[in-house]
Amino acid sequence: MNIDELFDVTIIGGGPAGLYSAFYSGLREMKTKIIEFQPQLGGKIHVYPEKMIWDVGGLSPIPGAKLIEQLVQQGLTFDPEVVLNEKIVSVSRDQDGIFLLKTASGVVHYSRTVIVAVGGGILTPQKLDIEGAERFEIANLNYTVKSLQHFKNKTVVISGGGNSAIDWANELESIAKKVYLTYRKDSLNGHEAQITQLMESSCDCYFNSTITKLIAGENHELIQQVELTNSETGEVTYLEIDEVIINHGYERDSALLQNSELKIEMEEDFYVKGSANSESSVPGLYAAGDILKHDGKLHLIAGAFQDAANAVNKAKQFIQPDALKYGMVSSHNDAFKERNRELVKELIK
Ligand SMILES: Cc1cc2nc3c(=O)[nH]c(=O)nc-3n(C[C@H](O)[C@H](O)[C@H](O)COP(=O)(O)OP(=O)(O)OC[C@H]3O[C@@H](n4cnc5c(N)ncnc54)[C@H](O)[C@@H]3O)c2cc1C
Repeated sequence: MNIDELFDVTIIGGGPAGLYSAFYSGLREMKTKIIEFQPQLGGKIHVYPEKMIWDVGGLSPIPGAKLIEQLVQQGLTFDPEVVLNEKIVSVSRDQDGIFLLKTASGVVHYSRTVIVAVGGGILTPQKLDIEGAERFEIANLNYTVKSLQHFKNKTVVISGGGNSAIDWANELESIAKKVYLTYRKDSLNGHEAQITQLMESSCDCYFNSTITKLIAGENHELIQQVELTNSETGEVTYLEIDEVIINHGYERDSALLQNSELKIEMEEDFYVKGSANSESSVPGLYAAGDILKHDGKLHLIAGAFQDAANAVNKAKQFIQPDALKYGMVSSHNDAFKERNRELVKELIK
């Protein structure tokens, strides 16, 4: 290992927890790297870019995509190294205590400390179990709603009965020409108020029903009809549609912690069992965000920020035991002197 390759803090995952960790780690003057599996930073918020987020302290309601933009801007304030499209598959330690983070492509990253900010693991939507369905994914078979505008004045069928499916149905109901919802069970599985809203809307719901066939139009490129089969009655229904949205949940790849040589204590076989200060059972390895579990854990973006600052402060003291326990508040932190000058100039222009 070349010394240039050694980082003080390496953060696995570039969601809200990872990005705020990167910001705070820069604030505490540590050489920082973020490694993210996806081709972009932002984490799970990419699942709901157009949903309004109300519960991040100090922010007026903000769409997911805008929050990602701001989180990324803040996360990159101190120019951390960012590695995208790389999945960390194991974490180990050499004889000098340096962490070795191995990627799926065989590259090894070296770090004095690690912050695990992998959220719910790598999320992949559960695909529709119909042969050949994947060929419509570039056309009108959707696994997420990236843009509500895309569905404007269209006839849409949504398959799924959980909170996200119900939520999308409610949101699209006023935008689309017609919304159908089909669910394999006999009742929906979401928040009561959302179910009531849906049942009182113009959306037609088919219960005990699944999509059994996708029928293409003449050009063979777009799905034109879906066949629904009722598992109770055997009745078959055909719906003429423009777009299909599948929301059957996510598969989560959480192999990282299980595969690692280090004995990281876990909870429910998935979460890092941590302290309220974001420490794990492995000294020098911390966790932040949805992956962390302790009694006071708050599973919100706001909670991820606190975990991140705690993890960074602990990492700082791990590397430099005589360092201050906490970073100085930003309003009179020297790290921002230069930038503040620029900002003040802008303000009084
Ligand atoms: C539909 C929906 C709506 C929500 N609304 C709100 C809301 O209004 N307010 C709120 O506070 N919270 C909300 N949440 C929850 C919020 O999104 C999460 O709490 C937050 O994203 C957690 O951040 P995180 O950084 O811990 O994890 P994530 O955002 O999940 O980010 C983890 C990142 O780690 C990456 N990763 C995972 N494994 C690896 C690996 N092995 N190698 C490299 N990278 C890896 C992933 O690709 C991902 O980008 C909502 C969630 C959903 C699904």
